[in-house]
Amino acid sequence: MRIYRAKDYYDMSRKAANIISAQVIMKPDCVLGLATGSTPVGTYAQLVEWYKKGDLDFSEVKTVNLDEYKGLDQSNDQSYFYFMAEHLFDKVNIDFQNVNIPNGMETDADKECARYEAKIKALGGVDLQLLGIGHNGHIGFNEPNGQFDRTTHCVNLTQSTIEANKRFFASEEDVPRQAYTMGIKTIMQANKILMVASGEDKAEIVKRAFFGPITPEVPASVLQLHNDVTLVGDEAALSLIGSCQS
Ligand SMILES: O=P(O)(O)OC[C@H]1O[C@](O)(CO)[C@@H](O)[C@@H]1O
Repeated sequence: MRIYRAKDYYDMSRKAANIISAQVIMKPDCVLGLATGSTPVGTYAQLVEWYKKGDLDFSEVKTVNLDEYKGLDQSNDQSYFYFMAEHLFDKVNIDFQNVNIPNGMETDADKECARYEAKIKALGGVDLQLLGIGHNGHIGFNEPNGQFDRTTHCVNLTQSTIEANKRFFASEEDVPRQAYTMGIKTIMQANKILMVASGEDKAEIVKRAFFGPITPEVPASVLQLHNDVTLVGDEAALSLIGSCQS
């Protein structure tokens, strides 16, 4: 595992964007696994900036997102499709045919999860998977005490995730209760993993995830078993971790 200590959120975003850029430059038709949440927003902004300068080309890049709320359609401004369009897809030359996000409007969960998993396989798997981390250690929507061997599936969101995400909705009642998410097994099959973490409120969970026991209680702790993980965190998020590479 590599840990890159960034000075602040901006520096974290630039370092993470550099790693993604390197992937796109080395393999222009790579499969990028993308994440939502507030943490990667700066990373996407940096990628957009470099694209606008002519330094990056997304025309052949394929993307697969980690998750999507069940019940929200793409035009809903809280859907993860909408988020990705707003922060990245609408601002770069990506071909929307190459964009993959679980279909939140598919009511048949088994069908949608099988379709999504088959799509990832058909693309040849994920070259680089970007991840954020929830306060309870979730990655994607893989909440604590789930199984490490799950592929894409439908989850009931925990109260803590509903709480954390209600800031984006008019009221807590509006937060969807279910989501489709890549499973831990799907995530672990990515060739490379890049996690971004920012803020003091993530320090404890980052320490537990990367230096605590590997346990379903902290889903992100499974990443200790992956052979190519890079954690890019700002000073605050890494404040409980001692000596780190930079
Ligand atoms: O980056 P944030 O906003 O702290 O979110 C952390 C995690 O929580 C989620 O937003 C889901 O609740 C994930 O998508 C994300 O990885």
